[in-house]
Amino acid sequence: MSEYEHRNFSLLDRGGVPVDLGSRIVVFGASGQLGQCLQHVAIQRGIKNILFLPEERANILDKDAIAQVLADEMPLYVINCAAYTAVDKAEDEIELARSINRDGPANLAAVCRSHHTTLIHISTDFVFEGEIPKLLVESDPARPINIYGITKLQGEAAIAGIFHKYFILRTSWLYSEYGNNFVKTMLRLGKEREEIAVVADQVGTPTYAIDLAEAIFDIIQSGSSEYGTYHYSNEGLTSWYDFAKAIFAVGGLQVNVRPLKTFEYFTKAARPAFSVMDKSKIKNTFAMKIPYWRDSLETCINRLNANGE
Ligand SMILES: NC(=O)C1=CN([C@@H]2O[C@H](COP(=O)(O)OP(=O)(O)OC[C@H]3O[C@@H](n4cnc5c(N)ncnc54)[C@H](OP(=O)(O)O)[C@@H]3O)[C@@H](O)[C@H]2O)C=CC1
Ligand SMILES: Cc1cn([C@H]2C[C@H](O)[C@@H](COP(=O)(O)OP(=O)(O)O[C@H]3O[C@@H](C)C(=O)[C@@H](O)[C@H]3O)O2)c(=O)[nH]c1=O
Repeated sequence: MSEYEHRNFSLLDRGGVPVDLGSRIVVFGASGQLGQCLQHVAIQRGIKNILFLPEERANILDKDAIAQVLADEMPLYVINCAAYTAVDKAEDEIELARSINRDGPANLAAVCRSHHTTLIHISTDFVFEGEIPKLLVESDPARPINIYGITKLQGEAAIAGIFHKYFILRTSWLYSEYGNNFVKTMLRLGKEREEIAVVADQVGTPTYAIDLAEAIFDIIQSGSSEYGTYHYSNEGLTSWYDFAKAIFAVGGLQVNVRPLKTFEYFTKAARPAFSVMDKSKIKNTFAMKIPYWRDSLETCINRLNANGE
């Protein structure tokens, strides 16, 4: 049994009580940030009947390979964590971003449909244009302003065009102890520099990827068939500038953070000015409680410190 495989054990809920999901779960893109968070939470919850597949073991662009995995495992749920997430680089690697973010999810949906498997797929606040400072609901028009957002929206549409047994979770500004993310970048830069300049006119909601992983397992454990698209981020809102200040405050670093306008910080890809999502639908459907962003930031940085990072 490889390090990615945990199966044929009973399932335990967060309180350690056995739960009979009667299901197998297969995770694609398992070595990315969210994939690693799902592994962490699965271990904490005692969920064993789950198979984590990194890209080298299952490329979502290889439909035959995915079909073989589903034929072998017959999972009730597939979780797709695989994506092209380099927002600026996507402007130059359009074909690659499109294939991973559109064709990959389409492949998964087609194979899931054949096996009556439910697909849980992750999308982004960057499907929105973000021109108007108003909470975004799932039915709001999506008009992405960069290649990453366009290809992610194409992935959503591809899934919805293939079958209905999907949960698409749009999330935003993910960070965690795992992978590369804004929190880890700021903590690294904060140890090297006395001053950091950060854009203050882009507003959104940071999301601790561990909280998202918990929400994904909550949806699975609910056994719900309320399929569709949902918004999930932490509670509250902030700018990248205020987020950076909070990271340094919680991390105990003395750094002068200088606010910038977007035009003063050149990036290849445009980013939405306001992409705060309304989470009423997911909270009401799954009776879900969502942590406030700053509380989760403290949890993450405490864990990073405890790991000596
Ligand atoms: N990070 C963020 O801030 C946000 C992310 N999201 C969405 O959340 C999801 C998870 O993101 P996150 O975990 O942060 O992203 P990561 O970039 O950390 O992980 C993505 C993973 O997908 C893998 N991958 C890429 N191409 C393929 C492929 N063809 N087949 C299989 N695996 C592949 C990557 O492998 P490798 O690294 O080897 O290429 C990587 O391990 C994504 O759908 C993303 O769009 C939404 C909002 C915010
Ligand atoms: C590192 C850095 C970034 N910034 C700005 C650039 C940008 O506007 C903002 C965030 O930059 P990053 O490149 O870290 O994050 P970015 O890749 O834009 O993050 C996005 O990733 C994709 C995958 C998503 O789906 C989104 O929800 C969102 O999380 O902060 C600064 O102003 N100063 C800095 O020193």
